[in-house]
Amino acid sequence: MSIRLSDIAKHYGRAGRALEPVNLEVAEGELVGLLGPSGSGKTTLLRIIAGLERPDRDPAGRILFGDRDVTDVHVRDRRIGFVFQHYALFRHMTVFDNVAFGLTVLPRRERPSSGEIRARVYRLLEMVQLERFAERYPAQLSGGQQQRVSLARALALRPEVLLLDEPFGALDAKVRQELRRWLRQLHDELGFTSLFVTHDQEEALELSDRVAVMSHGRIEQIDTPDALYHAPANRFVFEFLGDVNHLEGEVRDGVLTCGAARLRTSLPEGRERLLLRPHEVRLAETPSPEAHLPATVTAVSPVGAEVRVELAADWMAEPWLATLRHADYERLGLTRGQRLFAVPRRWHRFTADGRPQPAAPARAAAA
Ligand SMILES: Nc1ncnc2c1ncn2[C@@H]1O[C@H](COP(=O)(O)OP(=O)(O)OP(=O)(O)O)[C@@H](O)[C@H]1O
Repeated sequence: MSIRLSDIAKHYGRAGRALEPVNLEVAEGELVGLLGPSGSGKTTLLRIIAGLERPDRDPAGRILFGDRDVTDVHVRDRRIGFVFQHYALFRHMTVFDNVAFGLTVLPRRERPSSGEIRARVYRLLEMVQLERFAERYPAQLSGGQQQRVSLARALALRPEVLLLDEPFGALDAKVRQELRRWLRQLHDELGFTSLFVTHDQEEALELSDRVAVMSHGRIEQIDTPDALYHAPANRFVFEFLGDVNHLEGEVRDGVLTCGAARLRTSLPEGRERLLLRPHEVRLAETPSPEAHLPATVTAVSPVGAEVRVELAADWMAEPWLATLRHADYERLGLTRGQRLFAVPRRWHRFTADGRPQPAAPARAAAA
């Protein structure tokens, strides 16, 4: 079931606009993440799609599920599955009864036979590998297991649309990772359309076919994770996804100066703000002819595929982060307190109103 929103906006009384008029299309079978800082309107958008919240009447926005206009359809008739962080299970019911609940309260003519309900519930519990726990109560399960029950319960009515609001928010990192895999697997196997809210970049990028990046009630960009990272629509998206280092200064006679930092450049004269990803910063014991960016190592984290190095200097408004290969880290013998030089491999620029300008390799594109 596809989802199509046109001109969906939301005011909360005089508190201002929670959602600017939003247009969004989610294809049938797609898994889309809504990602953005706190207060950007993610939950509001999800609740409007669910039918838990009404959109503004002006503009008169519409919500379509496939060809069906559900704008004025009650939440219970939208045939949606929900998983919310705080959408607790019924504590006095067993796991089995929790998952079966939605089926047992269907009107008689729609309700499957008790044998059928049993088969369906066990099939779902098998999918989330909890069939052994069918007779337990929620309090006897871990947080991650409880969320798997929530997932099974949401899927019991075979919804064509599944909406999830920070579904794994309250769980620790390892369990979150595991549940992401569950969700992706169930999504692919059962072929429903999913929309989920998260403020966790990694979760959104890893799980989603496409991610909608939101800020101030607007969708800044909706794209594949790869496109968002490599072709951000504006400065907000660039800065929101991944770490960014800033070099801001005055360009004169082909040199950008910022305190003790100097970078040769062919940029036009005037104020410039360059943005660099951590992997675009090389570290060296001596400055290059093109770049003189002295810095001190303040922290080193060698855990993972790359080594993360934090740098400080008077000319930096905020500490820089550089990522190095382990071989380079060992060659430089990096330790905290060490003084060295940052050498940009390339950098990015945006116009005053935030549009991207072509990324440029630094003049001394040293390896
Ligand atoms: N019931 C409400 N009454 C008044 N203002 C509200 C209400 N619900 C949300 N808002 C406001 O609407 C804006 C968007 O809120 P929303 O909860 O959609 O953001 P969010 O992106 O989901 O944030 P978070 O990640 O913190 O949950 C915020 O400024 C919020 O304060």
